[in-house]
Amino acid sequence: MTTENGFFVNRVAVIGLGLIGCSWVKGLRVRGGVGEVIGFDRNLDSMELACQSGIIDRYAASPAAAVENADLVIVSVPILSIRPVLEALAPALSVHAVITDVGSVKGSVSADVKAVFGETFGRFVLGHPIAGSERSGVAATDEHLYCRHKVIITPETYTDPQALQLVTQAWLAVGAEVESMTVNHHDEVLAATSHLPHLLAYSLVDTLANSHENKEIFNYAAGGFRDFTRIAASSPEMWRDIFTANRDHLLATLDLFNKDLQQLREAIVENDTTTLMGVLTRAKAARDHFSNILARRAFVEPMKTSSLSYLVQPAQSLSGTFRVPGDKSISHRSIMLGSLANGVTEVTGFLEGEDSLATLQAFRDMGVVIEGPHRGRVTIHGVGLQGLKAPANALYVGNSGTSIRLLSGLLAGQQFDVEMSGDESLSKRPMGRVADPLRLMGAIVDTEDGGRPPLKIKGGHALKGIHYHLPMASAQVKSCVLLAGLYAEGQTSVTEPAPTRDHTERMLKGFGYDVQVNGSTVTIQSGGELTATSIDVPADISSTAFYMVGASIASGSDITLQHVGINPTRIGVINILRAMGGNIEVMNEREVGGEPVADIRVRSAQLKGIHIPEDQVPLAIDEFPAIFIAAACAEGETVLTGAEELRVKESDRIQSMVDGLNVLGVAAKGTQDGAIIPGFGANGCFGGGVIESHGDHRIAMSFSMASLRAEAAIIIHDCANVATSFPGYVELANNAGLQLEEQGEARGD
Ligand SMILES: O=C(O)C1=C[C@@H](OP(=O)(O)O)[C@@H](O)[C@H](O)C1
Ligand SMILES: C=C(OP(=O)(O)O)C(=O)O
Repeated sequence: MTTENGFFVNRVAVIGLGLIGCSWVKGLRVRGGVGEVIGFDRNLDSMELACQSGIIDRYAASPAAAVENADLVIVSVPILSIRPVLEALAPALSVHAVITDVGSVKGSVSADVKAVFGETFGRFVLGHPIAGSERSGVAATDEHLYCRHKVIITPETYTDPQALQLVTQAWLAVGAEVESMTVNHHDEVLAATSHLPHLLAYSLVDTLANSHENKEIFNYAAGGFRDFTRIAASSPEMWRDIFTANRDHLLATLDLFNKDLQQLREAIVENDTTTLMGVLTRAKAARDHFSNILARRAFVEPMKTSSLSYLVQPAQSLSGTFRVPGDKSISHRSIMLGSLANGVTEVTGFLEGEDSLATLQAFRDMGVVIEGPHRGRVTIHGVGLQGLKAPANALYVGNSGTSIRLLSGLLAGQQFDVEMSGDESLSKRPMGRVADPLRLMGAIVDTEDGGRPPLKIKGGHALKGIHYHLPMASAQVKSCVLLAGLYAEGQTSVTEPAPTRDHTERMLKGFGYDVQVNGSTVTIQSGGELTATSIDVPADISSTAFYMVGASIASGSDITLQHVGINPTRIGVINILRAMGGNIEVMNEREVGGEPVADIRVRSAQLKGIHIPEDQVPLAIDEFPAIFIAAACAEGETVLTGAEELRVKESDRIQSMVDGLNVLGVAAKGTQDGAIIPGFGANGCFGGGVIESHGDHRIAMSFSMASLRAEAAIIIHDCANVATSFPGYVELANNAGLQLEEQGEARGD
């Protein structure tokens, strides 16, 4: 008999019959992975109980007697007892026996092994299962303890590969996930993630228990005390040993903690609520962000990012009055400019999507205190143009092209080095377009091959103003250069080949910064300051595009989209749908914080194919996936040209849309800079089928709208990234009339 992974070992000796060792051998036994288990513990009761409970077959009178003829020896005793145990069992160890331990500190065990067995003993494999519990002893034995838990193995250069293999397999056999790292790295990481928290928990309980009436603490201790101090119920001997054995690493992390705690104390003394909020909001964000990862450290979850699909059944029509989430472009810029301003900026309507949250986190990482978001409300305590601090780590901006490109401009002007990285999709997108002008300004910017992220920007290099002719119509590149211009000597100007969204220019002005716009050229001069302001972010016209198309193609539809930003550089989708015969009414036009806003009513209409005017392309650049769906439902052919930029978005949007339309029975063809889409007209419809969104939010949402004209179900794969720009999409879409069901797991569930 062997375990599922084909593991079998004839005889195992387990020295120390506690939770950890017993659970491992019991796990092996119940899975058929071991012939005989011999145990030893200095406590006779434990040995008898282990025998009675079928954890071991028999027990021995000494460690030496236990390990005789054993193939695998598991040493599971408190860290400081390891050396005497090794000394006791060494003479009886057979020449082929492999020996391993389960201690929480590896440096001290490594030294013990050297002292007892010599400098390069290869048959000892250092291991550490991350699966403790404050319960201990034989009675707590659990054969499932290690299922989907991590075990860290810290092999030495001279560790025998076969010994390593045996121990690894023995862990895999009980369902563990095995990871490998160096002894030193292990001890450093564990000092921070486990040893320090235990030390603090013990210390807090001790302090409080000594300074107050015991009774009072335990009567009134609320959840916080209970949660924080749960781990102080662990075994004192074990933790005494761990703290002693990992002394140096523990002291280093304790000193760091002490320093930060002192600063927090200072903030309380000084009534410095901004610093307090800084610590609290940063910590909360980090805890929220990492809670899944933290959970996954111990419980290895299957990867979730690409496992979310949409199953969309044919639906009839869209109706209702609603407001889609806040504008993504404005949300990004509100954080950036608010952070660089002097004073406190209040934002409402902020998009709580992953892209704009990535920007928010990046500024928190650079020391800006940002409260929220809470129901779209964000308070930014600006630090001024020179007030950013070096982040401790690389900035991670996920899926967001806008974050990395705009940030690269303003980071080129800082005194510190920064690295920015993103997810798989962002890592394929071109950054040469921002690196090139920044280098002309004197910045030192490194990219990966082909100008891809990560981007590394060197600080402390004086920038000089340039005049830049954009080689492509891109608001991100324009904004990058203008933001670098805030820090460049003299004047910086950008001339664009066609109008693109002008939120950066408008918002800089809103923050009191002088920006000159002259035809297609924007000019900025360094030396000014940004002054905090209030920002009301309108609903994102790019997110309304799916609904505008859905309502246009589905007969009987009538929807009103509220408070939509209708900046003239963003309304290409309205112009194009109208040119195709769409019934779109723009109502209640008003201006909110420098941006035009309106309510938009859309009713169904029979669309007709057109050649989309090229001047509309940059004004509808994110809306083409939705427009492709409209084109397929039109009477006649739609031709798109001049849109090669679509090939370098979150996916190659021309290819993704053409492939998907082909699956649904529409013979669309891609061209180098656009597509030709035959429309099926009034009497036609989409077939059903399985669509690959390639992790691109706009592809996923666009194909969900195709269900309004489909004769069978559409399945769309890889939809988790809808959360980057449109949190709550599914609920809103279903309320409006779609029949969309999520399948699989969303990120963060
Ligand atoms: O500046 C911005 O906020 C954006 C500009 C556009 O990108 P390009 O500048 O690459 O066209 C757009 O696609 C993106 O969603 C947001
Ligand atoms: C292209 C987009 O965004 P970004 O470039 O910020 O990733 C988009 O949202 O469609």
